[in-house]
Amino acid sequence: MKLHLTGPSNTKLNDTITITGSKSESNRSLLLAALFSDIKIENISNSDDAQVMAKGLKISEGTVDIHHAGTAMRFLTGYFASQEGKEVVLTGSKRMTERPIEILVDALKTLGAEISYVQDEGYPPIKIKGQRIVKDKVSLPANVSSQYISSLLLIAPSLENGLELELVGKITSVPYIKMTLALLDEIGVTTSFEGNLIKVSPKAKVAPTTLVVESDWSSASYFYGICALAAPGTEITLSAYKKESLQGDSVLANIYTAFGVETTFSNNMVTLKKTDKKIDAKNEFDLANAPDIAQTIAVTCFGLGVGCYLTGLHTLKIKETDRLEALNTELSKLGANIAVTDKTLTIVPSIGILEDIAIDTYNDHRMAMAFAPLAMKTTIIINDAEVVSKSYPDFWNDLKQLDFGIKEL
Ligand SMILES: O=C(O)C1=C[C@@H](OP(=O)(O)O)[C@@H](O)[C@H](O)C1
Ligand SMILES: C=C(OP(=O)(O)O)C(=O)O
Repeated sequence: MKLHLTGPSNTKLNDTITITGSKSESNRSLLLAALFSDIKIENISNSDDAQVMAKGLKISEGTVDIHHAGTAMRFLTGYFASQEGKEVVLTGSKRMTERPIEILVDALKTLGAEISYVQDEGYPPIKIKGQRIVKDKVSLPANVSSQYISSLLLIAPSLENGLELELVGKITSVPYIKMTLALLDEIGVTTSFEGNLIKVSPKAKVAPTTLVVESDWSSASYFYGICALAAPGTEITLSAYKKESLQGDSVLANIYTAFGVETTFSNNMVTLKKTDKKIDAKNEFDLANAPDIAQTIAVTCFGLGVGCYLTGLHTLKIKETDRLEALNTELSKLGANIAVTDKTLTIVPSIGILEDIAIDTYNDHRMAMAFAPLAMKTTIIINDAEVVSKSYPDFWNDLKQLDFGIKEL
């Protein structure tokens, strides 16, 4: 599906959008609910990734296909490795077979798991024969993906002796690890995280608990992008959000003050308001703790005609696509002056955005959604626009609600 986008005729917007639950919180909660039957979940994400996770958890033998969902791949690897009597092959999309999993597999094998590679060493698909895991100490590199660590932490309370993890190297995507620990805490599991050591105590039974998933902050980023490019006075309200979020991407509220977007919280809603603040020509952010909003921020800066220097982007090359290369290619098509390394991205201020350029999305939901706000400034085409369903199936409908013109070509 190829979509042609035009911005709303009134560039001073005022509307309220309800966004689906966080996919990160949903996929953690689903796994915990599979381990502990007394857990209920509210406001679960309607994303593809949460659906494949829920489906995967119901399977006991045969092939489990998680498509593009990185969290489902990593979390289900830990889950099946520790489920005695279950035997599955865990696989996914072509891109998933290029996303590394060796660090997690090695850690699980050290703990006594039985896992083998079906094709390429270090990558899915993998064959898992569930085991009773009694060993409780393992160390693993922490600088490639936090999902490996969260996978181990999520199963930790169900293991006979709990788990002690030693994290080696500079820890990346830290808020996602803290989110996992916070959810364990919410269900009454004892945890500690000091320095590079995480300890999780075993827990046989959990008291009846309802995990209420907050709406997705990464999805909210696209409305921050729209608001930043809109006329002063624009207000967009999003629900359901809270000030004390488990999601690291809530740092958006701080970051976007640089782009003239003020955030206020009330009654489980967040309101973004565009002010007439003058925006700096150069904007610098370290996104090692919030990698999923890098695309949104890069596109916002380009749309505003200002520069940026983004660092901490070392994980972007192994996500749904090589996001640094994808941003370089697609922003260049629109006329940006951009340079990338394997962990940084620089945009130099420029004037003007080319019209009616077709943006390729590389099976990456965030490529489609990050570029859409540019319709506030130009007309733009998004190729394979259905990719948004990975995390935010209602995205295009929500843009229509904001009065964007969306035409299928
Ligand atoms: O644990 C999670 O829910 C996630 C962790 C992050 O991955 P990395 O730890 O690989 O950076 C993030 O990019 C991803 O979208 C979701
Ligand atoms: C990186 C992402 O997802 P995952 O790793 O779970 O596929 C994302 O949603 O931006």
